[in-house]
Amino acid sequence: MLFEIISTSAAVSLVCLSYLKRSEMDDGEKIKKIALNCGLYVKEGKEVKSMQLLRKENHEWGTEYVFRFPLGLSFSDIEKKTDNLRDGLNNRKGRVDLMAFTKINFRSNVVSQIKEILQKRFVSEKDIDMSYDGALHIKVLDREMPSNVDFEKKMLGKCIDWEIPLGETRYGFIHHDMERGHITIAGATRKGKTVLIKLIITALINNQPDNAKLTLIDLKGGLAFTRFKNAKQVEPVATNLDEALAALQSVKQEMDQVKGWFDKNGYEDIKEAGIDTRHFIIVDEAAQISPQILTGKEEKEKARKCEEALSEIARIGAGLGYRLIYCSQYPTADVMNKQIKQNCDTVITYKLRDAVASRVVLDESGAEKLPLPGRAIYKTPDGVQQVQTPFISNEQIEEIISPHIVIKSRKEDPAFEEAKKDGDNSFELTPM
Ligand SMILES: Nc1ncnc2c1ncn2[C@@H]1O[C@H](COP(=O)(O)OP(=O)(O)OP(=O)(O)O)[C@@H](O)[C@H]1O
Repeated sequence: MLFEIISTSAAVSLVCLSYLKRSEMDDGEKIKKIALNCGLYVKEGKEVKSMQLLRKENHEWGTEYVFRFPLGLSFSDIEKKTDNLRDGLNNRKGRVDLMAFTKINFRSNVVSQIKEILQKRFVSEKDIDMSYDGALHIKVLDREMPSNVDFEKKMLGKCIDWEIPLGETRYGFIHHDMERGHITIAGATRKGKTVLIKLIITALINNQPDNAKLTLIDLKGGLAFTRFKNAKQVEPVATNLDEALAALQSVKQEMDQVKGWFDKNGYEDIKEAGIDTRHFIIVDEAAQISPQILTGKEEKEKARKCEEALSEIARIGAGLGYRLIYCSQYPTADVMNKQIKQNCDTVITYKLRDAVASRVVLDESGAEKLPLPGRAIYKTPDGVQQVQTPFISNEQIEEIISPHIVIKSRKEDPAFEEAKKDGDNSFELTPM
């Protein structure tokens, strides 16, 4: 009796499964239909020629369809219809979770479980990525984006050289190579900017303890960077305009010396010079050192000098081993200095206030629609994609950086003074 129930139920499940598989229109067919409906065809006499599917490949992230399109159409004609294609692929009542059939418990009421699965259709948003190499490649990405990614220490172990863990995309987990150059990070308040900066600093300290050098500028009270200030890789943490100016001028001076040395020795860049050190200059809130935003003659002048140094770092620093990470929650044209922006190849932006801010940062709208904290748009010269960046807690940061904490030789550092009084000479001196 029990055997009969199980075998009948299993048969029912299999029939449902195969019916549902057949009844769902394949995305390749859908793309062809959408293309026809939105005018992506040419007429030759009475004949209508549209896109022709050459092949289809399944991947972990979804499916890639390769099409030939008729003479007379161009890739840019098709790119203009990206929204039609994306919306068309997502235009359905919802899919049945086919995997749920494999989880049916045959010891309880099978029919009601099947009913429940059929009722519980879910709508997962698909994205598409198109490219052309003589044939049209349309990647339909249906891997769900996670709404949260918790940082795990093993992520650092998977980074090579100057990579940092950036997070989950539709294609899988990705890293960002800090050797790519300067970065702009933007995002409205409480969307994840500071968490990402702290993740970057932690990864650099952990993975490149002998080669990373960091200048941190945080005029929002300096609290976000406090826990890093005694890490041996961290040079100053500037918390007011004067300190920011002193720090930036010191970087500029050092950079000029490096440049002079490169010129003298005929080195083209830091790689050719065989130097492993990289110096990261991180500005947490660019608006606070912007001469266009600050008022008061003296403050404006200091901010102007800060901006001058930052522009110089952005312009010539990359080849000399200097990497700027320029962040703002108010990305207006005033704050996002043109020269700095033009020299930042990489943009990472969290949700922004509106499409205007998105255009300032990304040169296109979209960041205003990002859904969650930690969800960002990642733009490099290779393309644009969404990423869910890992959330790292302060406890995790402290555990990772604690082996790198030293007592610094700052006169104002009470710990240093105490250590001196006690005759403790084990503290490490760091150049300031
Ligand atoms: N990657 C993330 N994943 C999930 N939640 C996050 C992530 N990053 C930040 N959050 C949530 O958002 C809160 C604010 O993050 P964060 O401090 O980075 O904001 P912010 O964008 O730097 O804001 P502000 O500019 O005001 O300092 C965090 O306390 C956390 O709750």
